Amino acid sequence: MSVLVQGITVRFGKRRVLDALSLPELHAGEVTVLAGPNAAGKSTLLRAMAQLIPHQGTVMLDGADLRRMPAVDRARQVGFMPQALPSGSSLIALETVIAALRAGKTLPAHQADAAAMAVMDKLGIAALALEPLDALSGGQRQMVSLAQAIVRDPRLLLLDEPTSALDLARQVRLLSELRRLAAEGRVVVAVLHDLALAAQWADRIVLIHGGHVHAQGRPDQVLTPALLAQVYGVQARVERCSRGRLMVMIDGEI
Ligand SMILES: Nc1ncnc2c1ncn2[C@@H]1O[C@H](COP(=O)(O)OP(=O)(O)OP(=O)(O)O)[C@@H](O)[C@H]1O
Repeated sequence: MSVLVQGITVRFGKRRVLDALSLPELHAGEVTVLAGPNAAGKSTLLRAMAQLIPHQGTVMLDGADLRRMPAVDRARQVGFMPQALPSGSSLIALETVIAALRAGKTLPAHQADAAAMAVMDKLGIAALALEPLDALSGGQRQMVSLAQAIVRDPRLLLLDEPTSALDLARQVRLLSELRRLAAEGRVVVAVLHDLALAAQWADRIVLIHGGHVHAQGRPDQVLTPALLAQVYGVQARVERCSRGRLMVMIDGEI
């Protein structure tokens, strides 16, 4: 399985937010992190890849153009986890996961219930199933949002800052789950601001800056003081700890 993202241009009004942006070919088994400063265009890229906003350019999944795919097929193939779930829902958490499942599959009610419950259980949030979505904490909502994104068993998983509201243990749980989903043959792309997490969990980091790919490669190729200075305007030190892991320390702004 491979995903090819080529020439993505997005305009909001007269403003061009992404300018013919292409990614290296993404392969099953890989976790790719999109990083870069605020307003660089990371969420816009994910939303264009998920075909949620008008754009130019193509996203090909094993040679099939996502734009031309019937919506129900696309819903089966692509899982999208937004930065935040909209509030004002009157549904309980389980119902929102069932609704996400049903967007891609017609299933008898008892099977849909069981499948949604199984995903919530796997993510350690079975106890939240009957809680109103609006009554959950930010981190709990984020885990329910992950359940919604993966319940259809998509081949391409797109996640927008999936760990931003999670405590340390749940960050690890979510990122291990992403690694496992990738290892089972999926392509995983996540926006992360936390470069320590990106260094530890990503196979590849794509640094987006001003609507372009500024640099991309393995974490040790991308997380360099020079590139971090160019993209974020910070003085950074990058060192390896005794266990060989990359550590990024920010000493200040330039
Ligand atoms: N619906 C919209 N209408 C107009 N402008 C938009 C819209 N969505 C995004 N933008 C603009 O596009 C630019 C890129 O936004 P985007 O959300 O993709 O950035 P980002 O890299 O994800 O930022 P952050 O790290 O802050 O989440 C920003 O300048 C933003 O104001």
